[in-house]
Parts: sequence; C-alpha cells; structure tokens
Amino acid sequence: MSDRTSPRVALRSIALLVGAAFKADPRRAALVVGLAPVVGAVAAATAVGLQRMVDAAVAADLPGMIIAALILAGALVVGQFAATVAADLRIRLQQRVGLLLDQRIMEMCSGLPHLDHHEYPPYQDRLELLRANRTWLGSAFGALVENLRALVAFGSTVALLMSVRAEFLLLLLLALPTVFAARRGERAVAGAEEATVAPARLRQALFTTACSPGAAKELRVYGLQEEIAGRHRALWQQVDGPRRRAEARTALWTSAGWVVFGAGFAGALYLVVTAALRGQASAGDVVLTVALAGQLTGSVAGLVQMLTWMQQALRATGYYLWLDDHAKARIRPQRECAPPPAAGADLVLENVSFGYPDAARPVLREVSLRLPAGRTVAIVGENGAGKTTLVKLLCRLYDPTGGRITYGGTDLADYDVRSWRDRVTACFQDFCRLEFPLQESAGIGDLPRIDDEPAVLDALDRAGASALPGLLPHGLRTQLGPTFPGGTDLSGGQWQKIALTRSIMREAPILRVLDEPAASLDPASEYEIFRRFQLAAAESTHGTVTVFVSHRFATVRTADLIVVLDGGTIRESGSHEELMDQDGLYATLYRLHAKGYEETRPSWSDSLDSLDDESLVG
Ligand SMILES: Nc1ncnc2c1ncn2[C@@H]1O[C@H](COP(=O)(O)OP(=O)(O)OP(=O)(O)O)[C@@H](O)[C@H]1O
Repeated sequence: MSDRTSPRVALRSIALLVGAAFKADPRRAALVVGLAPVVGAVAAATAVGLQRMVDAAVAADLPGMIIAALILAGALVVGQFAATVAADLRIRLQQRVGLLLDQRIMEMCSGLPHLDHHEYPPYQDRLELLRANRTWLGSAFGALVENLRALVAFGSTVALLMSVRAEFLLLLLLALPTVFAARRGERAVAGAEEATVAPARLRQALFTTACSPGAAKELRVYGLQEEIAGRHRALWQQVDGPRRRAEARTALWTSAGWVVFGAGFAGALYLVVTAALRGQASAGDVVLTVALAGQLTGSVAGLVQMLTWMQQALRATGYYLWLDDHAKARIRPQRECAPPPAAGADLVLENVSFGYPDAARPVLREVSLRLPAGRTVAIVGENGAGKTTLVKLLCRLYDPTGGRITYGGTDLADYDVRSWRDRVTACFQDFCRLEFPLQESAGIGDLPRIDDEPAVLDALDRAGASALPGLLPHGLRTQLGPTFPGGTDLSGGQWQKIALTRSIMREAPILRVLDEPAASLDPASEYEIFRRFQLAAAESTHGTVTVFVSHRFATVRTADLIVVLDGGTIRESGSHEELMDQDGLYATLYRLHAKGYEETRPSWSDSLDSLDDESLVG
C-alpha cells in the first residue's frame, strides 16, 4: 500500500467528488463553488478599502473617503453574508455527498456477485482504512471548495502585495516550506496509519466482540472482559505509537517552515516602512502592507490547513477508488448469456475442483456428480470435508477453479448470475438474523411478496413454524431483535426457523439448499424438517433439486441420493440401502451414530419414530 496519493489518483478523486456533489445536489453544488472565490476575495477587498481610506484621509479627499467606506462596507456585508450562506450550503451538501458515497460503498461490499473479496486481506485492509476515514469522504468536496477559497485569498493577497513592491513575490516562495512541511507530514501520518492497519482492524474486531450480544455469554463464562480489554489496549499502543511520532515530526517541520516565513514577513514590513520614511511609499501603502501581511499569515495558515484537509480527503477517496476498481475487476466478463434457466433439469458437476483464493490446497478435487431434478440429495461428511463449499458453488457464490457445473446441459457460468440466483433459495448454517418485523424477516425470501401475509403464513407453516406468530405479542407485525423499541428476541431455533421460512418463500426454485438448517434444533426437529422438505420435493411438479447438508446420518437416510464427501472428494454415493450394502465409510459412520443415538436415546425420540408423512403434510 502506498502512502502517496499519485497525481492520477488525485485527479480521479477530484473528478469523483465533483461528480458526486453535482449528482447529489446540482444547485447547491453550483452555489457552493460560485461563492468560494467571493469569500476568498473579501480579505483583499477589505485591505484595499483600508488603503484607499488612509490615502483619501491624508489628502482630505471626501469623495475618495466615501468610495473607500463603500468598499469596506460592501466587503463586510458581502463577506459575512457569503461566508454564512456558503457554510450552511456546504454542510448540507457534505451530508448529501456522504450519503451518496456511503450507499456506493454498501453497493460495492454487498453488490458483488461473488464472495471472494470478503476473504481477500488487501480488500479488508482498504475497507478498514476507508471505514476509519469515512467522515473525510463526505467532507472531501467541502475540502476542495475551501481550497479554492484559500487559493483565491492567498493569490489576491500576494497580488496586492506585489502592487506595492514586486519583491514581495518572495513572500510567496517563503510560504512554500510551510506548505511542503504540512504536505510531507500528512503523508507521514498516512504512512503510519496504513502500516498499522492490521492491528487497527484487530482492535476494531475486539471492540465489536466486547460489545456484541452474541459474544456476551462466553465473555462472562470465561471471564474474558479484562483479557479482551487488555489486548485492545495493547493494540491501541501498537497503532497509536507510530501515528503520534509522525504527528510530532510534522509539527516540528511545520514550525521550522513558519520560522522561515516569519523572517520574510518581518523583512517585508521593514522594507515598506523604510520606503515610507523616505517618501517612496504612501501611508496607505504602509497600512495596506501591514493589513495584507497579517492576512497573508492567516491565508498561509489557512492554505496549509486546507491542503492537509484535502490530502486526507483525497486519501480517503483513494481508498474508495481502489475498492471500486477492485470490485469492477472482480465482475467477470459475462460470456454471451444463456436464456434464463427453466425448471426441471438435472444439475451436473463435471470434474469440479475448487480452491479458495490464496489457499495452498484445493478444497474440492475432481468432483463429478449428477443431482437429479425433483430429488432430494443429502451431502454428508466430517467437519471440513467441503460440504458447504460445494453448495456455495451450486449457488454461484464462487465459481469452480476447475471443471464445470451444468444445468440442463448449459454451464452455470453462461447464465447471468442474477437470473441463476432468482431460481435458487438457501438456508445456510450461518444464517442472518434479520431484525425486521417477522412478516418482513421471513417474507424477504421472495422480495416481490415481502408483504404477502398469506404467503408468509403458508411458508411459516411449511417450515414447521406455524405457531411462531401466535407466540409473539404482535404476530407477524412483531419487531424482532431486542435492541429495538418493542423488539422481541427469539431462541436460536426460532431464528433458524425464520431462515428456513425464507428458503421456502420462492415458488418453484430450481435449487433449494439447506446447509445444516437445523443445527440449533434437536434431532427430532431436524428429521421433521428434512421430511417436510423431502415430501415437498416429491410433491412438487417443478423439478426442484433439494440439497440437504447434515452431520446427522440418521436424519438423511431416506434421501433419494446420499453423497459422502471426504477430504474434498466423493468417497461414496447412492441410496441408504446401497451404501449400507457397500459397508464402507457411510455404513461405518451410520452405525457409529446409531449406536451413540441408542445409548443416549432421549424421551422425545419416541416422537421421532412416530413421525409419519401424513402428520407432516397435515
Ligand atoms: N472462506 C474460506 N477461505 C479459505 N478456506 C476456507 C474458507 N471456507 C472454508 N475453507 C476451508 O475449506 C475446507 C472445507 O470447508 P467447508 O466449510 O466446505 O467444510 P464443511 O464440510 O462444510 O465443514 P463443516 O461440517 O464443519 O461445516 C476447510 O478446510 C476450511 O478451512
């Protein structure tokens, strides 16, 4: 990561900011840009008014004094009015630009069709830097405009000084060390920030853990509060030390710059006063020089501040542009799109291999498998066998790194990714707890029908959660999530059932994935869910392929096809009976599970045995 904003990135950033401001609010943006030079020129106009006033007073020139008074009054009124209006407009515009860019960042993170950017450390590093500097994004356009104002103020002051004596141009050169020192300092601070982004990210993660309701139980049981706080403190020191040192160096360089400028400033005053004493300059010139020299100090300080502000803003915009470029590069060029997939075909994996980005070894190797339309396929295997990875490929959250997956003979990569996802539903083991009203949290599984009450009630019923609305104070309208006013928390199993309901909302999907959808439920409930989905698949005329991932072999024994994954390859596949006859890994593990189950057989297991299809359908 470079600590420099290259001229190309700076230009692109400026174009981005101007474009965003004029897109967010064109009229306000035009006014803000238009008022900046007016505000910038006020100081110089005031100095001119003063000069004319003194010269007219010395010459007892009444009309001259009136004109000077009008200039002074005009500069005061216009200056105050323009500065107040410009500040109000700029603040409001900053908020609008911030909102627009925030939305673009959200789009960049969640709008990418694949998931790999979430696991790419440089992407996460830039995202953290952008998060830490996000406020600069909103104010970046303001920084640009303020720089314009500061430049006009500085330029007009220098031009007037030169009108008194051309040598005063030197003051401009003497201001440069301060400006360069501030620029260099900002770069050093940026470099320190970028060099410590990894511990900063970890510190942020610790903070989130300490404040998250999800971690609250373990933090207390294991007494981790002090440990987490201690690590957070240590990381802060790791992050803060280099940054503070860079800031101290910046202060030193900038002070040295001011010493140089101060010497020049004193020299200029000496020159004009001695010239006036020799009669080579008017009293007005002395007043003008004193006023302008004072303003020059202010405008150099302003310019330094504004340049630092702009550099920080451009740096934040640079992170944004990097993320945007990365996001665009990750959108694979779509080959000529196949027409949207029609239901009723088989999904076929042909020698599919897959490795996560930067991983040393592939997770799936040469997997060939046919998932028949309208059937239920169970994927079983030990932890880390590659089950979830396989279903992620089916959902096109990643594309295979070798081989291909076809549907009805067409490579999935040939379908527009959105048209494929429109026909897929899924309930993942790390499902989302969407803290909306129950109606929306479940209905969002089929966005066009999010408000369709009968559809949501039907889906809740089919997910085995028909009782849930009755248990909540406002039924389907109950706000979920305890942190919201009037919000209700649910048990892990109830949240999971809502995730399951979402996966039922879409009608006639091509593929329904249930990746350990019952991890929070007891085996009887898991079996009930599996049977519900199996019966629904059998009754469906749409040919939906149902893929069920589970650790519990007993749950899935009635699946049409059972696939045993082992170390990223298919070890065995077939029906329960076929696999038991083979007496291989499946049979061994099944017997092991059954033995454990017999030994720990709880009372509710009778209900599991008595589950039949009618009780589920009815
Ligand atoms: N995002 C990722 N980046 C890198 N490696 C990953 C990622 N996700 C999973 N893996 C690795 O891929 C392998 C297979 O993981 P996967 O989640 O597919 O297994 P699984 O069979 O579903 O396991 P479990 O039953 O524990 O859920 C594991 O070794 C895991 O460490």
